[in-house]
Amino acid sequence: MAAAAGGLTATEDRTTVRIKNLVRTLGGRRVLDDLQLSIAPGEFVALLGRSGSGKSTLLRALAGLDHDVAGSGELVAPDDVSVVFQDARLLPWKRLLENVVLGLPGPDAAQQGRTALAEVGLEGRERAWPLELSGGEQQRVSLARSLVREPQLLLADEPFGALDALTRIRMHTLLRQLCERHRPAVLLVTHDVDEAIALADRVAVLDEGRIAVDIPVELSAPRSHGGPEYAALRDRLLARLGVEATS
Ligand SMILES: Nc1ncnc2c1ncn2[C@@H]1O[C@H](COP(=O)(O)OP(=O)(O)OP(=O)(O)O)[C@@H](O)[C@H]1O
Repeated sequence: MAAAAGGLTATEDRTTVRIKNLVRTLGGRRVLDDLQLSIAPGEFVALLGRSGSGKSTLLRALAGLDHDVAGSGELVAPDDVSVVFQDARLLPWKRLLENVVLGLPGPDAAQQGRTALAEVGLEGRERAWPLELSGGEQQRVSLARSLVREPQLLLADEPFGALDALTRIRMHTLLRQLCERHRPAVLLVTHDVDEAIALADRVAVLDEGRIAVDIPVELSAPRSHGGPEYAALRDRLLARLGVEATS
């Protein structure tokens, strides 16, 4: 693990992510204000928050992409982090397998890439070009590219936000399976309360620069929309997001 920000020394413990008292000021506003958050190895945390509440700012800091975040509090995150964005960001001039293994060291990289593509349901498509794929298939490649690196931490910034509802449900199932197999710690940013509840072990809401609520999801699988416990959790999260529940 590496201390990515702040002057405090990281102590070895069982957390993959540990953030204490993190402050990030942007445009004269404290976007992250004394933020605390921990994620255990293999734990899946979903992060909700209104537009502009600082979710992407937090992800950038965790990904090591924000070089100005240093100097406040403590931010401990692993060096091996993979990030999945809303758009798959594949290189259109490289075939799928090349996209997946780009920069991956070792003589077994190609085989690992083929296995990863098979895991996301794209066996036999190794030599296809990204532009031959649907949006959902491109996101599958993006997941394969992330997980073939066996990261300790997977950051996902609205990865399914651009997909249609049915594809999104399929991607939920796939992501859950992949995470159960590879066991990275996950921080998933989403605007979709149902997606958060469907996937996460804990759902946190970012508000006023802090984690306003952090709730374990203790519903048994499959987490159907019908049950009273589901509805209660959904209403609680929506209320914290300032949305009145309609059902
Ligand atoms: N480089 C910057 N300079 C000034 N302000 C910025 C900068 N980057 C982000 N902000 C502001 O910081 C706040 C948080 O932005 P951020 O993108 O983290 O929010 P978000 O919760 O991810 O929003 P959304 O859900 O709409 O994607 C916003 O008010 C944004 O305008």
